[in-house]
Amino acid sequence: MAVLTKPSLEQVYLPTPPHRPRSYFSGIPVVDLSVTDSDALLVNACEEFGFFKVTNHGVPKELIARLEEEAIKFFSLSQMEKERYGPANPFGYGSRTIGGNGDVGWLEYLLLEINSESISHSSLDFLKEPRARSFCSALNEYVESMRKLASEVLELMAKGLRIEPRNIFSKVVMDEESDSVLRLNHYPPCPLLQGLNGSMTGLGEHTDPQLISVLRSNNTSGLEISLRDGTWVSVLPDAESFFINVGDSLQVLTNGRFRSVKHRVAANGYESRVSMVYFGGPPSGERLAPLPLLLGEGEQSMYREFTWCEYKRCAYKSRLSDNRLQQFEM
Ligand SMILES: C=C1C[C@]23C[C@@]1(O)CC[C@H]2[C@@]12CC[C@H](O)[C@@](C)(C(=O)O1)[C@H]2[C@@H]3C(=O)O
Ligand SMILES: O=C(O)CCC(=O)C(=O)O
Ligand SMILES: [Fe+2]
Repeated sequence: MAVLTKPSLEQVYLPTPPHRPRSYFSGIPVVDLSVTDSDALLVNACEEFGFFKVTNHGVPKELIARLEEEAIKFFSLSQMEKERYGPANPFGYGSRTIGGNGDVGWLEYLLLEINSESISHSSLDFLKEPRARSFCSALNEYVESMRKLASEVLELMAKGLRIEPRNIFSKVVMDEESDSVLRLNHYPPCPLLQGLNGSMTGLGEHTDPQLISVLRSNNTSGLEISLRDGTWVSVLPDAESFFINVGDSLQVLTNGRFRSVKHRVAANGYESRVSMVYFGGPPSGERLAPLPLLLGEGEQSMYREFTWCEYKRCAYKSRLSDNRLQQFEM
């Protein structure tokens, strides 16, 4: 298993809860996609938490395992070799820094751009090399199944909200021009945490910018979400399921009815965490504003209209924990 070389403690030693959660939150909603009336449960989950787990998702186990194996193979290359494919700007290989505005964490990652249904090779030069053939095919198949899963879930959300057309949200991420991203994260075990009661931030608190994020991780803990009252709770990992969260764009489309959930990852002293996240985003020129269909009688729009491109320009100037929607509030 890959371990980061030369840890720089001054940079990443941040006050967060202990690395081994004392307990896991038992209230995470579980949506079984094989059950026909899961839409109401899903809407409740988006309103209350902005976060839920899906089971019976139909994504083949073998495909998930193949991509995870390829990601681990990449992260196991020497640090010097990996650095040839970075720093992430925003795409490529990143290690210990997130974005360009001073955020740091105990992780390394690959941030890959998705171009009309497949991974853009220009987001990571490694993918142009003959040795990356099996990595590319796993990535493309995985992205295809994530698009389908995200679209299915977004259609269930529209059904649960009783709005038509059913593809009102899903068409945004299924668009050929949609600006979606795949992120492969590796949080190496941190030897400096072993036996101590301290902890480190793997990935600091943030909300995701897009409409929907579909996350799969191995069985190592670390993910935490913030509840309505601001309490942070740990999510029990489940490698067989997907965790889905509402992003800022969907919070806007639903006029704040769905919650873009704050989340973060705590580094583990003992085991590697590997996560793979698909972020379903809108096309660059897409106009984002609360859907009139969802505004009740006399209800005011909470956000002014803006384009995804405008949001992104501001987002890339922001820190991870910033509230990126504030500037669009009315
Ligand atoms: C600090 C940053 C990293 C981020 C871009 C940003 O300027 C603010 C949003 C960050 C985030 C969070 C969710 C995803 O992991 C991500 C890929 C995204 O779309 O927005 C990251 C961005 C990143 O790592 O570049
Ligand atoms: O690794 C995880 O579990 C969460 C990752 C995440 O929130 C992100 O990449 O935006
Ligand atoms: Fe996230």
